[in-house]
Amino acid sequence: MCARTPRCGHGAPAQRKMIDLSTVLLVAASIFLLLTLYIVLHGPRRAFAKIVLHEVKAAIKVFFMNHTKEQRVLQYVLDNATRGDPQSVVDSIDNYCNKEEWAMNVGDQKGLILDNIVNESNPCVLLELGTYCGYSAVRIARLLKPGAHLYTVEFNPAFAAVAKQMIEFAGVQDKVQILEGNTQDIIPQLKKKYEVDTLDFVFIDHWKDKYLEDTKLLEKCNLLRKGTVVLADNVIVPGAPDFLEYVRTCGRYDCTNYPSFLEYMDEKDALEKAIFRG
Ligand SMILES: C[S@@+](CC[C@H](N)C(=O)[O-])C[C@H]1O[C@@H](n2cnc3c(N)ncnc32)[C@H](O)[C@@H]1O
Ligand SMILES: [Mg+2]
Repeated sequence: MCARTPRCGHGAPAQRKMIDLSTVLLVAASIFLLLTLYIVLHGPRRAFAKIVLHEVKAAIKVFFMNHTKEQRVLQYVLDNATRGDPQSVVDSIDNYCNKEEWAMNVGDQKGLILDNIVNESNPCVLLELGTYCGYSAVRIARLLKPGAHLYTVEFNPAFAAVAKQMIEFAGVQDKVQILEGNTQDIIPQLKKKYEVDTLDFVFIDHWKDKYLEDTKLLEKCNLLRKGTVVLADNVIVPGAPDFLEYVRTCGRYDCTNYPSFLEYMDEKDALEKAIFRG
């Protein structure tokens, strides 16, 4: 009698069968996807396929572990970095993403180029489009002179929450302000709501199809001045060809390309620096 009663843990056999079936289907679909991606990995869209592969792996982990990749990155930092030491936060994120899970931070190699350009331009008022976990925000903030301020825009509330904790743990919360929302809504508010006059430095690193639109919006809102440094990440992978063509040909910018590698991968990528002529 006991063998069939729910109290003994053998109840709802139909439901159990359904769960088993959905798990089997999920695992089968994941294996199919992984195999397809493995084949694509040898084709010309290699870098893109690799990123998708990492995201599929991360999604499977969420299913089984109940934590997102971004939460796992944050936890690694909390366990391994030193509170109040932004360099240790940057190093820990790079360690995790090099060894455990790929993530779309600008990363250690392009990060060095970003550092040099921030140092050269000695900015006071900075804007970042695309915060994600706060890696580049912490990276930039650790270089800023006293009184300088970085606004960073993120429309995904879960990412913004992780970034907030990351920035506070790094101890740079006085220098960095996360503006939660869509860049299309936030950029036009910068002058009135956040009392920005003009920007000295803009790091563009959100969705690539928005680079051009948002650059034009920054121009339209008179947020760029003669000498403003606009630095765009991932101009090769995933790529932002319309943005590149615009800044290189419209006559309003002096451009320099900085070849490097895609974050945590052996794939070519680059940063583009476009200095506004005024
Ligand atoms: C590549 S990640 C940013 C990485 C970050 N800059 C770093 O290097 O650590 C791009 C981020 O931009 C955000 N994003 C994309 N389009 C956006 C938009 N229109 N407005 C606000 N955030 C956006 C995404 O949610 C994502 O977190
Ligand atoms: Mg990027």
